[in-house]
Formats: sequence, structure tokens, C-alpha cells
Amino acid sequence: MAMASICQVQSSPLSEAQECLLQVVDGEEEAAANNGLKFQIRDLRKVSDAGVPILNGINVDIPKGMVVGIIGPSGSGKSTVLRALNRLWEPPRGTVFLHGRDILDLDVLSLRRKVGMLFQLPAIFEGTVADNIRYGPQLRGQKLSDKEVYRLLTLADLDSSFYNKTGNELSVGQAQRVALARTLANEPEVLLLDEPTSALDPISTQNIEDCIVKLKKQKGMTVVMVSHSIKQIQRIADVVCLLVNGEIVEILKPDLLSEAKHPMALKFLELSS
Ligand SMILES: Nc1ncnc2c1ncn2[C@@H]1O[C@H](COP(=O)(O)OP(=O)(O)OP(=O)(O)O)[C@@H](O)[C@H]1O
Repeated sequence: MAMASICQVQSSPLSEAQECLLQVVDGEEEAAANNGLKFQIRDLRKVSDAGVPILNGINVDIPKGMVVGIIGPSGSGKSTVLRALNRLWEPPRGTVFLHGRDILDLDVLSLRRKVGMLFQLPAIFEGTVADNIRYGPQLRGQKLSDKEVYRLLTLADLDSSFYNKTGNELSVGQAQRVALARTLANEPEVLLLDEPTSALDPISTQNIEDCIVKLKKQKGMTVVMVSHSIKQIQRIADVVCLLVNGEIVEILKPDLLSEAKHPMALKFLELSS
């Protein structure tokens, strides 16, 4: 099903707010028509080993070049959805498609190169920052030039003095930007961000947010970001999915979150703001 915008795929008519969203992202229509959809998620379900439902049928299209925020109460399944997109959790066949291809049919390493991920806490490998940035390409037999490494440092808002630093010389915020540069060295098409700034101070948070916005504007990067901060989502996301009990209950523009109608979503928004 070719859809021009992020929307929940459903048989019932779209809510007023969703209709509104469709208009907002109409500019994406041409891109979507030209293979602009990155992910299609269809009836994605997960049940824990103990038989507890975790995801209850997620249906959503994620267009190229959009920053999609996922918010919702703790335990609602946000990280599980994110991890399905690069097979850190293996979704069932026929539920997650990248450019129309079932991700189970893709080589998992090449999928993870295309769909990079940053976590709450960055893990810096042994060696220098430059070694870290070269890590992914080196696995594929490519050696990044110094110029490439400096370009990636700049993209992650780090100056050239970081080139020779090691992990224990970095603050958590700087380490997160190194992790970002290392991920970008794989030239991903999509970035999955799982609360990437929750351990960072406000300035480091702003640095990361600036990078995300820059990557979207300059590279057309598609970003799917889980965040607990509604303010952050409002600063950088184009659209927000509200996840409650393993279901997307609303998809809204960030500045229209107050129009959420689902009672649990409303309660969550009230308590979070
Ligand atoms: N492998 C697993 N086995 C059993 N339960 C799991 C597993 N993975 C996740 N869960 C459960 O699934 C639910 C959703 O977890 P998930 O981490 O996706 O939620 P979340 O919305 O990201 O939560 P938080 O905001 O607290 O990070 C939670 O109740 C969690 O305990």
C-alpha cells in the first residue's frame, strides 16, 4: 500500500487530527510516490515468554526524511518497536518492510548498517575516537581517510581535537556524539534513537538535537526516536506516535499533542508536561 505520509494503517476512518497530519506532510507526497516510504509496519505483535502481550498490532508507515517521535508510558513497548526495525528483536515475517522488502529477507548486518541505532548510554570501544569512527567501514575492508574521519566528527558536532582522544577522556555527551559519528560512518539511511539524550546535560542534549535536525535537513535522514521528553519531541519531531499498552493510539503533529483523545494518552501527556 503506497501511502504518502506517516499514518496508522487502519480500516476505520482517520480521526480529524490524523487528517490534519496528512495535510501537513503532503509535501512528502512526491517523495513517497518515488519510493519515499522507508518502513512499513504491519500488524506487529509480540507476546512475552510468559504470555503477556507486549505489542498488540502496530500498523504504521514511516516516510523518508522525517523525524518520527515515539512517546508513551514506561513499558508501553517503545523500545521493542524500535528494536524490531533493525532486528535487535526479530519481528515475525511479514510485519516489517524496508523499501517494501521484508527485513527478514535482508542480510542482518547490511540491515544494521542501513538502519543505525543509538542507545541511552554510549559504549565507546577501545582505542581512539578515530579508531571508533573507522570501526564499521573497517569491518567491510574499507579504511576511512583522515579527511573522512574529520568530516564525520564535524557532522557529529565534534572538533578535530577529539581525533586522538580515548573513551575515558570523554564526557557522556561527547561519547554520545562519538557514537553518533561511528554510526554515521556506516552511511545509514535511518537512525533509530532510543532515548539518546536521557543521560545528558541540557547543552549536550541540544548538541545531539542540533545534529539530528542537521542530518535530516542536509542528508534527508529518516529518524525514529523514542523520548520521554515531550518538549524534546516538540523541538525536533515532525510527527509523534503515542504508544499505549503496545498499541499506537494516536499519531499527531508535535504542536497538536493537546488534541490527543485517547484517555491513557491524555493522562500520560498531562503528567509529563
Ligand atoms: N524479552 C522480553 N521478555 C519479556 N518481557 C519483555 C521483553 N522485552 C520487553 N519486555 C516487556 O515488554 C514491555 C515493553 O518493554 P519496552 O522496553 O519496549 O517498553 P518501553 O515503552 O520502551 O519502556 P521504557 O519507557 O520504560 O523504556 C515491558 O513490560 C517489558 O518488561
